[in-house]
Order: sequence, then structure tokens, then C-alpha cells
Amino acid sequence: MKVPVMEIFGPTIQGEGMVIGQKTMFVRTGGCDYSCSWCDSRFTWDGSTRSNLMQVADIVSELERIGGERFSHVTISGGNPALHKGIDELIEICHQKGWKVAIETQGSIWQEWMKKIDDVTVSPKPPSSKMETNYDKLDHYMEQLEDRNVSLKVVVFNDADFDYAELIHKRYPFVPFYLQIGNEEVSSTDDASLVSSLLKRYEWLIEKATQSVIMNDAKVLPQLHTLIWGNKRGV
Ligand SMILES: C[S@@+](CC[C@H](N)C(=O)[O-])C[C@H]1O[C@@H](n2cnc3c(N)ncnc32)[C@H](O)[C@@H]1O
Ligand SMILES: Nc1nc2[nH]cc(C(=O)O)c2c(=O)[nH]1
Ligand code: SF4
Ligand SMILES: [Mg+2]
Repeated sequence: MKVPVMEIFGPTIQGEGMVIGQKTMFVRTGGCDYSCSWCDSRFTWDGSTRSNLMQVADIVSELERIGGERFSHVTISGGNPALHKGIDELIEICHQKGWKVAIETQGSIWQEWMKKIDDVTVSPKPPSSKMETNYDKLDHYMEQLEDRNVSLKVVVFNDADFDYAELIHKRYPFVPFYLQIGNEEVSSTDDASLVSSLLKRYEWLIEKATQSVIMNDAKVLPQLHTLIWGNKRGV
């Protein structure tokens, strides 16, 4: 089957969430059913960049061509990778090769192949994104992925987002929960000023989490790759 691909890159480190620091390759698919106001990957859905409709076998060849034998973990992100049926075959081949597979999705579209993923990150969107959470769909996700290696990650830009994050964590109390700082300057090329404002926001979010009883078992993270490479694409 074919999958629309925006970019394949790595090895790099996973900069976010449940396996932060993990050495991994990335496959970024095209298209999204959301359009978050602050999306740092707009080029996957805003029409500015064309995707490459690739056979799964060719995606795997490309991973091996650029990664050689220097990886054993593949992260599928987007856009929303859950739009694409062909991911099922990609997971199968990755597993045959002995690679683990992670996914980043917002939890709006269910696919049965989601159950085969080794690390699932579901990232529902807070009010600042201007997107509306469909709780029926999110409940279905969490029910289906019960007993699997799943986590929730909410990006926080302001107090209303933090309240939303508390609501999500309370709704699914047994799912490992991650708070992530929001990057407000996704087109900045001034790395020094970007990093300094991101670190200030990180301190702010840590302070919010330490004051919240609901967040007693939450993990508070920055986007590590942004601290290292700024807004550079393909890292
Ligand atoms: C680009 S999205 C792709 C996967 C999927 N569409 C999703 O949103 O989960 C990957 C991750 O980046 C996060 N993200 C996007 N823009 C961001 C920003 N400006 N600051 C911080 N995190 C951001 C998303 O919330 C998501 O967790
Ligand atoms: N290093 C690195 N880590 C990431 N974690 C999530 C990413 C994404 O865009 O989905 C991402 C990314 O683009 N790069
Ligand atoms: S759901 Fe993810 S890829 Fe889609 S617009 Fe939001 S952050 Fe961007
Ligand atoms: Mg990203």
C-alpha cells in the first residue's frame, strides 16, 4: 500500500514525551484532520509542500538507506498518521526487521493497527489550538489501548490549557501523563532568543505543575529537539 510521506529523517533523538531521549528514525506523513493555531508542522497540511506517495517497501528502503544499521526504533508522526491505512503494513515490516515503532497522534481517528504500535502517544489539543476535543472518540481510543504502552501528552501555552490538561489527566487517571511546553515562535530563526523564552516557559509550566495536586504523578517536559536545534526541520 501507499502512504503520503513529507519527510524521512534520522537517526536523531525523540525530543518529546514517553520515550524522550530514545534514538529513533522519523517518518512524517502528510495530511491532518486538525489545523492547530500553533502547529509546528503546518507544512504537512497547509498546501505549501507536496507529499510523496510512497510504497511501504520504499519507505523501509529509505529508512535503511539513510539510517543504515544505526537504529532500531522508528517514530511515525505527521500530520495525523492515523489517516492512513497503509501504516499497518509499515508497522509489520518494521517489526520483521526487529525495530520498535512509536506513533504521535491527536486521538481523533481510530485505526485497528494502533494496537500493534510499541509506544503510542495520544496528544489531545487544548483551547489555545482552537480545536475541539471529541471525547467520544478519545474515550474509544483509551478503551482500545487499555493494557498497551500508551501515554497522554498535552501541550500547554496558558492557564486555560493547563486547566484542560488537568481535565484530561483526571478523565484517564491510569494513563501516564506528560505536560509539554508550547513553542509560540515556530518560525523564529533566532535560536538564542527562542531557547531562552522556551526555558522561561518551561520554568512557568514546572511551577504550575508543582502547585497542582492533580499533577502529582505527571511528567513535565520541554521539546528537547527545539532546545538543541531550534525550529530546524528534519531533526
Ligand atoms: C506535529 S504533531 C504531529 C502528530 C499529531 N498530529 C499530534 O498533534 O499529536 C507532533 C507533536 O507536536 C506537538 N506540537 C505541535 N506544535 C507545537 C508547538 N508549537 N509547541 C509545542 N508542541 C507542538 C503536538 O501537540 C504533538 O504532540
Ligand atoms: N527530534 C524530534 N522529536 C520529535 N518528537 C515529536 C516530533 C514530531 O514532530 O512529531 C519530533 C521531531 O520532529 N523531532
Ligand atoms: S493535530 Fe498535530 S499535525 Fe495536526 S495541526 Fe495539530 S499539531 Fe499539527
Ligand atoms: Mg515536531
